[in-house]
Amino acid sequence: LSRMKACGQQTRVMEGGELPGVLVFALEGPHGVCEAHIVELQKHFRLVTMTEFVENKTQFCQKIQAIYIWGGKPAVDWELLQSLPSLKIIANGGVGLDHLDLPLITSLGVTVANTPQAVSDPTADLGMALLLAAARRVLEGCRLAVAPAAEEFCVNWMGQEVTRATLGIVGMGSIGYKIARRATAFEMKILYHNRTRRKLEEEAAVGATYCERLDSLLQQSDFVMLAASLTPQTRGLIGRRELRLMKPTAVLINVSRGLLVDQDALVEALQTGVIGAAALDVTCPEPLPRDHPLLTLKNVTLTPHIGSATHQARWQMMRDMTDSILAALGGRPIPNEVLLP
Ligand SMILES: O=CC(=O)O
Repeated sequence: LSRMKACGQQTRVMEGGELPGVLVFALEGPHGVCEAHIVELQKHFRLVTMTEFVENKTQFCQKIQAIYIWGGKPAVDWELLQSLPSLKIIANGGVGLDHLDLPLITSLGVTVANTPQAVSDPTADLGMALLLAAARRVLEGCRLAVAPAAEEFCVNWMGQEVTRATLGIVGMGSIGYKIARRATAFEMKILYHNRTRRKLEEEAAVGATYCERLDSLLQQSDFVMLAASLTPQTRGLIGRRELRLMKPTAVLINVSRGLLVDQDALVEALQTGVIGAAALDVTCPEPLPRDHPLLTLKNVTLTPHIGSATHQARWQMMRDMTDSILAALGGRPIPNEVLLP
């Protein structure tokens, strides 16, 4: 925002007199947004929370020009879209867009923007954290350390070595590629599967080998990292058959979306030793019901969808969303506009 003020963009947007109305889900959502963000946003917009909107639809619906959404909730559905005739842009906090009906939204002349740069580093960091935690059984070790049960400290309590192991990355977009860069520091052998092969120089920079066949990646990898977006093609990508192709010691890590995996098949594979362990930042649903088997299995490491949950990333996400909205309402090119393929 200071950048924008420096180039006078704020003034341009505010010139029209009344501030544009922006419908804000995020401020009420579970992910929360800090006070400083609200203050910054209010310099540019009349913020209307979802609760205010629902209570005073007639007052606001003609005026709302932009929507902030966060965590994919609540749904931007037909009912909401058709109640907002002045809507110009939907700014989505995060990179995944599986919760938005892009063809419908764009057919209404509404632009969608997301925040890919802000989330890719922290999500890649988390992917490595989960990989390391599962490999070295950090959660179990932590439980032992705080409540030492001497008999469990036996010589057989061992994890797996990460250094020089084979990492298979499924989905080599910006997050997958950043994971590969981190993995080079562990001297890992890197395989990847992607819709399209990356440029040869990009492969060479991280020493990654392209696997055109997912099966081949699954068979060779000690760690399988899911970093692909959720699309009709990737939904259920890892099912019973794919799990059976993996090594019995393999670890499945998911930082993408729970629906990439057939979760019942995963539970069965973890219970019966078809694979060694799983480390999941995403599940289906989120959170899991309290009696779900994934919550009790020792070989499962779970985090609650926190890929972008760093102070730095959250600041950047809000800033990117604000930049996109200001650009859209000011008639300028939108920095993170999502284009239909
Ligand atoms: O889930 C997080 C994101 O889509 O960035």
